[in-house]
Amino acid sequence: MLRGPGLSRPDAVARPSRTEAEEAVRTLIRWAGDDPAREGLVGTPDRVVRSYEEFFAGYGIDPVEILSRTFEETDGYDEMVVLRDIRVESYCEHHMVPIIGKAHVAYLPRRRVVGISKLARLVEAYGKRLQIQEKMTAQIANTIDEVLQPEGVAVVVEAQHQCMTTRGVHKTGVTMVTSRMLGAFRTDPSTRREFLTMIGNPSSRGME
Ligand SMILES: Nc1nc2c(ncn2[C@@H]2O[C@H](COP(=O)(O)OP(=O)(O)OP(=O)(O)O)[C@@H](O)[C@H]2O)c(=O)[nH]1
Ligand SMILES: [Zn+2]
Repeated sequence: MLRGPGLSRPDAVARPSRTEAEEAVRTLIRWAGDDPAREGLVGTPDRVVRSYEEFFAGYGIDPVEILSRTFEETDGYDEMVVLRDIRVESYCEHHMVPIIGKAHVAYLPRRRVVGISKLARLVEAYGKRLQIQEKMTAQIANTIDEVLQPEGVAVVVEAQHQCMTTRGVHKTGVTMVTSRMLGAFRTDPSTRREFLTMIGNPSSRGME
C-alpha cells in the first residue's frame, strides 16, 4: 500500500485518558470564569469530550484506505469526474474554532475510478482534524494523486474561518479560497477551465 508524507495518520501521540481530558475542560471552564461544579456545567466535560471525538474523528481514519477500492470496468471512461459542494467542517489549528465551507474535488481517471462517496469521505478524513486550509487542500489532492495515479487532480476549498468572525479581526462574509491542481489540471489550461466552469467561479459565489 502507498504511504507518502501526510497520507496516513500522524505519528501516534501519547493520548491522555478520558478523565484527564475531562479535567482539562473543567480547567478551561474555571479559566472562563465559571464554576464547573454548578448544576448546568457538571455534565459539560463529558459532552465536550464526546464532541471532540466527533470533531477530530479524522485522526482515526486512514485516508489511503478510503481510496483503496477502485473499479476498472468503466468502458474506457476518461472524462473528468467532479464532486462539487462537499460540505467541509474543519477546525483551525491556531484557535481550535470551526472552519466551515465547501470542497470541490475532480480527477481525470486513468483506467480506474473510485466510488464517488470516497471522495467525500476523504474530505471528511482531513477535515476532521486541526488544520490550516492550505494544508487540507493539498492533502486531499496529494492523496488522490498518489493512490489513484490519475491523469490529473483538482481540489478547490472555499471556507469561512470562525477565528476571523467570532474573535480577532471580526470580519464576517469573508471566504478563503484555496486550490491545488495537479497533472492535466495544472498543465492544460482548457482542462483547468472546464473544471472551474463546472464548479462555478468560487470567487463570485456566496457561501450558502
Ligand atoms: N493561512 C492560513 N491562516 C489561517 C488559517 N486559519 C487561521 N489562520 C490565521 O492564522 C493566523 C494566526 O496568527 P497569530 O498572529 O499567530 O494569531 P492571533 O494573534 O490570534 O491573530 P489574529 O487572528 O489576527 O487575532 C491568523 O492570521 C489567522 O487568521 C488558515 O487556514 N490558513
Ligand atoms: Zn484560527
